[in-house]
Amino acid sequence: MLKTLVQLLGEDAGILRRYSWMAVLYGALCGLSIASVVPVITHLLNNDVRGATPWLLALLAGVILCWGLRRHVEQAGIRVGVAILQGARHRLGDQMASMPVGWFSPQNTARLSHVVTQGMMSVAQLPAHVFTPVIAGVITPLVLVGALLVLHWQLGLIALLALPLLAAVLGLSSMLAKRADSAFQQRFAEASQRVVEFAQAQSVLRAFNGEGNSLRLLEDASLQQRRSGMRLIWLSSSAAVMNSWVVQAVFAALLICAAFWLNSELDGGLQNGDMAALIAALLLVSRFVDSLQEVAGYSEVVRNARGQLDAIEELYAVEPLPEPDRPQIPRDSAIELVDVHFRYAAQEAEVLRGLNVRIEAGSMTALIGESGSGKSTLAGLIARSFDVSEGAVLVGGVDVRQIASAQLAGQISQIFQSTYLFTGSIAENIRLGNPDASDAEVREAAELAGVAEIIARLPQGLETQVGEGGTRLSGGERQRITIARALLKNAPILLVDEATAALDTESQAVIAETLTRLRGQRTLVVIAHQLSTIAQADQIIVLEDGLIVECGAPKQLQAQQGRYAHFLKQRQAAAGWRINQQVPTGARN
Ligand SMILES: Nc1ncnc2c1ncn2[C@@H]1O[C@H](COP(=O)(O)OP(=O)(O)OP(=O)(O)O)[C@@H](O)[C@H]1O
Repeated sequence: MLKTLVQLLGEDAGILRRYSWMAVLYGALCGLSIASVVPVITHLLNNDVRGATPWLLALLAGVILCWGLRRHVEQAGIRVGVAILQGARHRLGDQMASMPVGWFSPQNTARLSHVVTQGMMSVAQLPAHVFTPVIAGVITPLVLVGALLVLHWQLGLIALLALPLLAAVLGLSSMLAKRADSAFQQRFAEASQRVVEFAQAQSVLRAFNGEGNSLRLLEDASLQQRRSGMRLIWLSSSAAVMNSWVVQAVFAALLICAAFWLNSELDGGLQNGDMAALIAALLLVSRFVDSLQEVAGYSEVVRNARGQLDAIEELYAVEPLPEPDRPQIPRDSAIELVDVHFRYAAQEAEVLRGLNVRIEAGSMTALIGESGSGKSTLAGLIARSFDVSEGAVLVGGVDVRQIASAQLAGQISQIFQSTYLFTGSIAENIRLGNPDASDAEVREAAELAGVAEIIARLPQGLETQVGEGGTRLSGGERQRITIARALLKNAPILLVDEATAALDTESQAVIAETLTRLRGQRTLVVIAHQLSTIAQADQIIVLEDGLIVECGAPKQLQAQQGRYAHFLKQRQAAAGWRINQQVPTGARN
């Protein structure tokens, strides 16, 4: 827990250390103040007011000090929370910038967004509202155990043994409740996803009168969530009861021991001093049990906080891809895969299983294959979004792991199906491709990507604000801006995830024009869905279940009458389309 907080606080970690020591000191001072009641009672019951006076003064000073220190501890806790909110997002941003691009799948991004919103807020509230009473609730009883040991060693011993017992029971109940909680969180996320899907699909569902099936999925997910919620309630309440019971059991054990003590004293004739010691011991026991009860009461909150901190810890555990000690410079823009194997996680099956292929510099390669065959994964490995599990990916004859990440990023431009624009103007978004580009170069890239038509309609032209995520533009318009961005970058390798037929046809036309224009000038690797694109390629790679099942020029593959020829027939039949193997005029310029 502390390690994650220290990571979150970075150079501000000193505030947390100071706060922790103050909280420990506060707990100890509370314990000492309570313990000083013992001599006060003992002296007063023996009619020794003079002897009691210094202890009374000490008690008073202790109470005042505790009160003052508590305020400082609270303020320090709030300072830690503020430091977390001010700096941790920035530090998480640094961590994100170092994480492999391949890590940012939709699921991981959703988890990340939960951490930086809800998680961070809960964690920031911990020091002031949870840690102070918990730290004091642990330290105060330790001091009281010491006092009890001095007063009556048997009582002290029982109190001492109660501490590890209570820790074990708290740990066990927290583990049980944590399991139920993670099951509930998972069901909750699933049910939320179903609801969002249901809302998003309303137009389709109504058009096709298909609400029944979707509603059933929604109801199933809600039922699962309800069941896991019931289990969570049952286990959490049982855990709370178990914690409370064990504290009460400790109290009972201490009382029984005190009763035996009283009995033995009665047998020998009860003295005033014994009576005073017994009353003082009972007072210590009651304060000891109160503190334990307070810690037990916070166990649920601490467990929830642990969950949030675990999620943050997971983010910090993601290792950046290693940078080479002696970076090498790629010779050209050729790409080669040498016996490439890849799996997303150690326990998962391989999604690429021994790929060998060479993509010549300046050539155009189309990747085709069924959904899930591994096309995007292959493209991601070329850009080193993640590292291969076995084998090597070479760019310009150099293993991508031996190329400095900035150098490799400079070699590769990418056009994705999903587009993202940053808040700012159209020009600023295009300029991201090359921050040093002149206005004329930005305008030229905009022209080439078909952005000129968009800006002609907008009164502020290139300076028009796109809105957060580009929400003021249509999907096709956003895509063209990202194409302009990629063109402005002017990298020797261009990876393109071509739009499927269902997506914006105008953007597809711009991508097709871009490919035609760049053909022969850049190394083009296209996850191709359009027959016209595939026909332009110098080389086609057919992927099936993580294997290259065919590779060669379009004509050569067509003649083989294999997978590609079959794929062509299917697509032509579906589209009523005849493929023209002639390269379009102007394609090679
Ligand atoms: N982040 C990920 N974590 C785990 N498995 C993944 C991840 N991304 C993809 N996969 C799996 O890897 C396999 C190959 O996926 P990939 O996206 O490369 O295929 P694809 O051919 O590009 O599919 P599509 O055409 O649908 O985009 C699939 O089985 C997919 O489920």
